[in-house]
Amino acid sequence: MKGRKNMPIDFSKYIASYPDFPEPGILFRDISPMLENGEVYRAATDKIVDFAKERNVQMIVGPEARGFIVGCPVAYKLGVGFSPARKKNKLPGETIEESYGLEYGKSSLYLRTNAVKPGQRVLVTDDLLATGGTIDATIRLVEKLGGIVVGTAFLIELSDLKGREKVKNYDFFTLLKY
Ligand SMILES: O=P(O)(O)OC[C@H]1O[C@H](OP(=O)(O)OP(=O)(O)O)[C@H](O)[C@@H]1O
Ligand SMILES: Nc1ncnc2[nH]cnc12
Repeated sequence: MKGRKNMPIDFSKYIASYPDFPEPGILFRDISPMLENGEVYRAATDKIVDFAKERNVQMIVGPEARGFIVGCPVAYKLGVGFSPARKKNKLPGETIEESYGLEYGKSSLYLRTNAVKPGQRVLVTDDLLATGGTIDATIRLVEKLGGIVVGTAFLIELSDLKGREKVKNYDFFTLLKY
């Protein structure tokens, strides 16, 4: 996808970096500047749409909160559903749970038991891959329901944290690598 004047977009210019946020020792990579620029947000989304089209994606699942920002516009463009994997006490009705460790902290994710049908081809999206705990939990939720994870897609991969190990058995897309 080309930007204004047909120049390729340098997506890295739209990621802000904040040392020691939310706690000392973490270099926080913030996608907000990318989201705040309509042309860049759309171009980034279109890259994931292309990845998804090649894999005949039928459903998208993304973890709270930033996985929604990445997955929903892709679902809209493809005309497929999106189901949110949410944190504790957010989803009513019958749900399944998976817990996971984070670069900072520990948490659980929940998915509606009707979110994914057995055999459905699912794309899992998030803004950023760090240790891989979040995406691993999301994949486990989808697979528990019988979904087939045909791809994982991110805007950012933090390679030092080795999250790729957790998704090595799945097709992978990332827009940027740090
Ligand atoms: O690969 P991991 O080590 O699991 O880390 C990546 C996850 O951490 C962040 O979410 P966070 O849990 O901070 O929640 P938020 O999106 O609600 O801010 C980020 O948006 C990813 O979901
Ligand atoms: N370094 C980081 N920057 C932004 N989001 C994150 N989620 C986990 N680690 C992160």
